Amino acid sequence: MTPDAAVEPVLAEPLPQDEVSSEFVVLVDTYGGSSAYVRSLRRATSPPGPAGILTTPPYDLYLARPAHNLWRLRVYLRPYAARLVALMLAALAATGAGVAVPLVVERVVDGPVAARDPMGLVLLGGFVLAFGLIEAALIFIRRWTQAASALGLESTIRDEIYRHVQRLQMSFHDRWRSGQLLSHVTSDLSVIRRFLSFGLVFLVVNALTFIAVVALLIRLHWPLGVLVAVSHIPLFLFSFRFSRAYMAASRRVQDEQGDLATTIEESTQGLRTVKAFGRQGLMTDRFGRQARQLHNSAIGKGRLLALSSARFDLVPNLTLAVVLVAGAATVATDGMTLGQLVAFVTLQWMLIWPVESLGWIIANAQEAMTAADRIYEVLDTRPSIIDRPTAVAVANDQVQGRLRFEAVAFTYPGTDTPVLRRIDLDVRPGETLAIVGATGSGKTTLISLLPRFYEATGGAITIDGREIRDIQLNSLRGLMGVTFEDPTLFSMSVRENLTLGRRETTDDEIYEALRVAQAEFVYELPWALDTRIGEQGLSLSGGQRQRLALARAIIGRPKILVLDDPLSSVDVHTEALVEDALARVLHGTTALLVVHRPSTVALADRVALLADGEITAVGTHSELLATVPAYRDLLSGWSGDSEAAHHAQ
Ligand SMILES: Nc1ncnc2c1ncn2[C@@H]1O[C@H](COP(=O)(O)OP(=O)(O)OP(=O)(O)O)[C@@H](O)[C@H]1O
Repeated sequence: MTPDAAVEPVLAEPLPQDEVSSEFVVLVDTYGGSSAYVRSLRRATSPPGPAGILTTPPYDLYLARPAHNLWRLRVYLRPYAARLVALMLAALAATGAGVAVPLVVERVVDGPVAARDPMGLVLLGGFVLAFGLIEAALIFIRRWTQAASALGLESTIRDEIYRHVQRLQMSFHDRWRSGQLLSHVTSDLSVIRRFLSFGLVFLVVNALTFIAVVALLIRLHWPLGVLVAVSHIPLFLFSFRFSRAYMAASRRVQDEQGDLATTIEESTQGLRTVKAFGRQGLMTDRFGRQARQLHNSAIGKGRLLALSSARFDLVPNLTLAVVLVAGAATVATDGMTLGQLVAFVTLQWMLIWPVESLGWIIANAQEAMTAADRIYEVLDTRPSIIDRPTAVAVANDQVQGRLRFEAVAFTYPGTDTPVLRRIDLDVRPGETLAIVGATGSGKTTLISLLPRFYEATGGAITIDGREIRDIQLNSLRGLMGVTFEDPTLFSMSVRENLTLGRRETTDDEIYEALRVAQAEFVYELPWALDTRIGEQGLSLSGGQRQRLALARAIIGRPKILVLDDPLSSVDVHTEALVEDALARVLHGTTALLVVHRPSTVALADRVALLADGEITAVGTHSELLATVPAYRDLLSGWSGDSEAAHHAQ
């Protein structure tokens, strides 16, 4: 399902313009929150949008409940609550020590300096030094505690996202692009860590510093103090406007970072295809376009920040200049002492950083809010394929292996057309059933329902009469060995790829599985089973990868085998050898076998013909050949050139 396809039903319904921002949030939720959908919605509607439908880019509407998801992250702060309180106290005490210095300076200037008393000067100088040292020690404690808590928090959330994504159903992964997920667990989390470790602390400390300093200024000389306070009001008003614009800009940049990560990942994975078709230029252009887009968005965001920083910088400095002139005049007319003026100016100096940093803190907070939104788009997706409370664990040796599909139907989430309709199949224990059908007829989808990668939307699938939904998911998947059309290997050793963490697997079992799959070549690799194979097994040939994946599926002799075209990349000679050995394995195993060539059909006891999502015939290979013209046509289409064409797809 493409993102644009997902947007169609939304566009069919006019949205009242006055509800646009809340509708936008609903749209995000409805489509799993993937930013890809948000952008395709944007592309599809702007400009020109059909009348009455969103015509403004949704990024500009990114306003509803901005801090809600950031606030929800507080649960992760709980384990660090004591440290955070200590951290805040240290930060406030450090600020208190800092604020005390100008007050001591006032005493120094009006006392020992005015009276030319050297001893008093030394004593007060000692106080200033002591306050300075205390402030430095407290700052050290704060920074140290801050870093430890924030890093701990970041790794807790990262673990949670990773675990959650592992539990989510395939349909989630169909929708979400891996680059977006990658950027969630890297850049989004760093943004949140930066906010929680610096932004939040400075927000609280700076706000309290501002209030304390303004109160002291008013106490020192109220007319000038009030002038300073009032001069900051426009800045606070401006900060609200800035924060709205900055939030939309930062969400756009974060999404585009995810898109770029996806492009890099896809082009690295598909490097062979890109090179084979000589499409490096195309991919470079695509990357360049996205990188430029990200660059422009980031520059736009930077410009917003620069503009706001300039204003936040200008106002305190202008006010300082006014205070210096007005203060000097007041001292001249004995309205205040010289010590008071020095203390006033020093205190006011202390306001520059809190005000100046306000723009940066707001920016940081906005980025953290949008990052939290993106993180909750993943965390809020509930796993839909889960154990029923009554589900039981079933061991391999308790299972006979009778498989039944009873009126099974399936429609992919987010689509309207059923891919499978009224599927009735009965596979006896130990029997091998081949699923045969034209490309796109639903074969892979059909076998994906058995390990519950997707949930059947109608009917029931049973193993030995027990519905698969009544078997605990781990135990269900433990009953079966599965291979996919595209064999996935990980950048681990051959042994780890074969056992995938199952400690009980013995070397003999591994040898046996490798022998059946005709994958003994691994013993000739430099470190045999301990040889680390490159990312996705790219250091191996397609046929070698496929044979390893087959060996992985049959290791430990599962009761049920689900094999999706297990020999498509294997040469004819090896295919015959694998088939011979596989025939012996299949003898005692119930198997569903998707096949694409006549020779593999011979492995099956019976064949089910799938056409447009429906089983149109079931029987032995020779029965179907004799009685079903569509089967004959399909098989004859597979031989010769057309077969080669099929595999080249
Ligand atoms: N994740 C998905 N979301 C939506 N539709 C899908 C998805 N995967 C497959 N489809 C659609 O379901 C239909 C059946 O696909 P499936 O992969 O099961 O066919 P197949 O018979 O295995 O094809 P092939 O022989 O080419 O592997 C196709 O029309 C395909 O476009």
